[in-house]
Amino acid sequence: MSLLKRRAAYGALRASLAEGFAARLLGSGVNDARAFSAPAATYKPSDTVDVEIVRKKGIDLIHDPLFNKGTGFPVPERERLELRGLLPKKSLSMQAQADRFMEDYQLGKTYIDPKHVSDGGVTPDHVRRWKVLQELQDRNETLFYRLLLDNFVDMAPIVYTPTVGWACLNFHKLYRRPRGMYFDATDKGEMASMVWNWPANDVDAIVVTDGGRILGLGDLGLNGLGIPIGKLDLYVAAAGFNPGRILPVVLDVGTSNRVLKDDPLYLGLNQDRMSGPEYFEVMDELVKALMGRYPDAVLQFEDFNMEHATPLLDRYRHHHLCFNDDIQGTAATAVAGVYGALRVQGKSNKELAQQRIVLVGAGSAGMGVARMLALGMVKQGLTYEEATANFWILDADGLITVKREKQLSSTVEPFARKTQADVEGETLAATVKRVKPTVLIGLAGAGKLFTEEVLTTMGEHNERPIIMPMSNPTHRMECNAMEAQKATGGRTIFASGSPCNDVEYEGRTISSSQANNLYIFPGLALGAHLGATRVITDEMLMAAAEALGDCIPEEDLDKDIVYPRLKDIRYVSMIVAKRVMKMAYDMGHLHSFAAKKALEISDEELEAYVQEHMWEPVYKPLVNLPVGVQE
Ligand SMILES: NC(=O)C1=CN([C@@H]2O[C@H](COP(=O)(O)OP(=O)(O)OC[C@H]3O[C@@H](n4cnc5c(N)ncnc54)[C@H](OP(=O)(O)O)[C@@H]3O)[C@@H](O)[C@H]2O)C=CC1
Ligand SMILES: CC(=O)C(=O)O
Ligand SMILES: [Mg+2]
Repeated sequence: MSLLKRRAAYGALRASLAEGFAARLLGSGVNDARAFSAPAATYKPSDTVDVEIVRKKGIDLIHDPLFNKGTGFPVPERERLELRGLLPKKSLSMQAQADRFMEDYQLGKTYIDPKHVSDGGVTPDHVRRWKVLQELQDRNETLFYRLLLDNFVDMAPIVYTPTVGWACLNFHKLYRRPRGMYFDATDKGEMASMVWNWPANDVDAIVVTDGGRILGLGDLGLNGLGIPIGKLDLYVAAAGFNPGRILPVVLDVGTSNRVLKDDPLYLGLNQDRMSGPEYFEVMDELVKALMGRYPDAVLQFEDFNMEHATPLLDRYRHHHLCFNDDIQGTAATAVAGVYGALRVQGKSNKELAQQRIVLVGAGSAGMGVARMLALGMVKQGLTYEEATANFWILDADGLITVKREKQLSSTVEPFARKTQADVEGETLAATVKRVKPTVLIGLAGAGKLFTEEVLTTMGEHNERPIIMPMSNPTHRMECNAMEAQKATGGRTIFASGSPCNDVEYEGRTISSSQANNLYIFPGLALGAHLGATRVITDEMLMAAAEALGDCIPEEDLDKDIVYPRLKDIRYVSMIVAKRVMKMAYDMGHLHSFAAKKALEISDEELEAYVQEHMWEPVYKPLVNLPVGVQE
């Protein structure tokens, strides 16, 4: 036996004896009293295996290229080396890892669907940029965030929608280095201990998904983790959260996605998606584990399917500082956009109450938006019932009325049409013709629902139609900017979920805005975190929406722009955070003493307080040197 192997064997023996001793001291019951008095194990060279001695554990081990095995760590090593939760559960053989790598090496595959490229979706160049940015993030987060912040307009579509949608679809093929935490249904009973494998002692923001409905791409199971990662990139860049204090999380409860389940490289559980009481038990355990270790963190729920999104929000919102971005962040975003569009038309917020709104997609996002717009109308003087009468909501079965045979959810029910209910199931084109809406919103994730006929009708009945195809990513949007402008003679006030370029139409440039919750969730979470608000109320969301609308400069309104410029995202997030804190204060929810003090001094003081707490991507001294030497 070589000297090296002998040393390794001896090291392993010593380690296992030490472990046994530690276990006895801790009273774990692993070793009983006899083990104490038993003679030490005899050293038998023939029994030894070729063990590498590694002193690192957890994330330090994963980040050490000499010892890291990525998805190749076997289960016992994961247990002993504190890796649980830091990697997807499935162990891959070295051969499988090599095959995955060779596919990239030899073929340089981009896994792009050419159909989507032609419609302004993800291109090979997006993919190249995504990979380059990913590598930088793994090497140097400060520089990564410096660049993301300084080039937000250019890079947000790479780390976020639409490219993040592509990254999620292909997460299992692209998987290189873990980021965030991985829990699954088989971890039941162990989540509270697993969460301690996360290296940070303090976490300010957690984004969790179960991959149930990722953008408009459906159930992507464990692959959905790409979304919490992308959202938290924006927490840092857009709102100045500290990148060392954020935590992306996926809870894998299986998937209904057959393509993924059949793919040998898929890293998630190969079982059908869980539902019912069993699902809530697992989710409860995860939430308790996360909030148990990080009780002050803001918890954002992201991209849950319709069956779970609202029930989960209702279940936790009164106990933890949490919100559902798709329901609440999107709602505040849409309200701000409609207010912005009214201002473009020279109207005040008051006129919200006069709008006729057709909304396609009666899911989490759609119903969150409808409810918040209705609450906005209530603020302008209507009763809630009067407000709901201004909406026509459609799902895959057409217009929803009280005559719908299927049981309606509690979020949809108040919006089911009561008058003219004989048109139950009416098509979008027919509803738009009949109702002559002033505002058309799409949140169905089903692609081109705003056909030429629908758009032309919007143009016929409105001097300035407000058209918001808010679904993501690009190829799931209800229409693009050019289609809307062409069909309406360039008169549309346009805002889409994923970015659309401005349109050149009949010799003039027509602006496109982006109606995406990225304008709300970073600032909302920042305000809630800095103010230690403990809850996020409807009033705080409405304050966020109004703050967002107020950030649009007058000269941009003149150019039909209905959201602030993305280059100003840090300023926007600061203003949103400030207004959220002020509303929390008014409602008795501002529990941070320092924030309260700043707020009571002046608006400027509160602004300064928020700004001071926003992390800046600059190199900070890591050793104490005399002043001037660092430079
Ligand atoms: N811009 C933004 O900031 C945001 C955009 N979104 C986008 O909104 C979309 C929906 O998200 P979410 O509400 O969470 O999803 P859900 O799955 O909860 O809801 C989808 C809804 O769309 C309906 N729908 C599906 N196909 C059609 C169709 N062909 N015609 C009419 N309605 C249809 C569904 O009806 P049925 O139940 O009958 O199938 C359901 O009511 C996604 O694309 C997502 O990316 C979400 C959040 C934020
Ligand atoms: C933007 C977003 O949250 C979504 O499309 O789901
Ligand atoms: Mg979402």
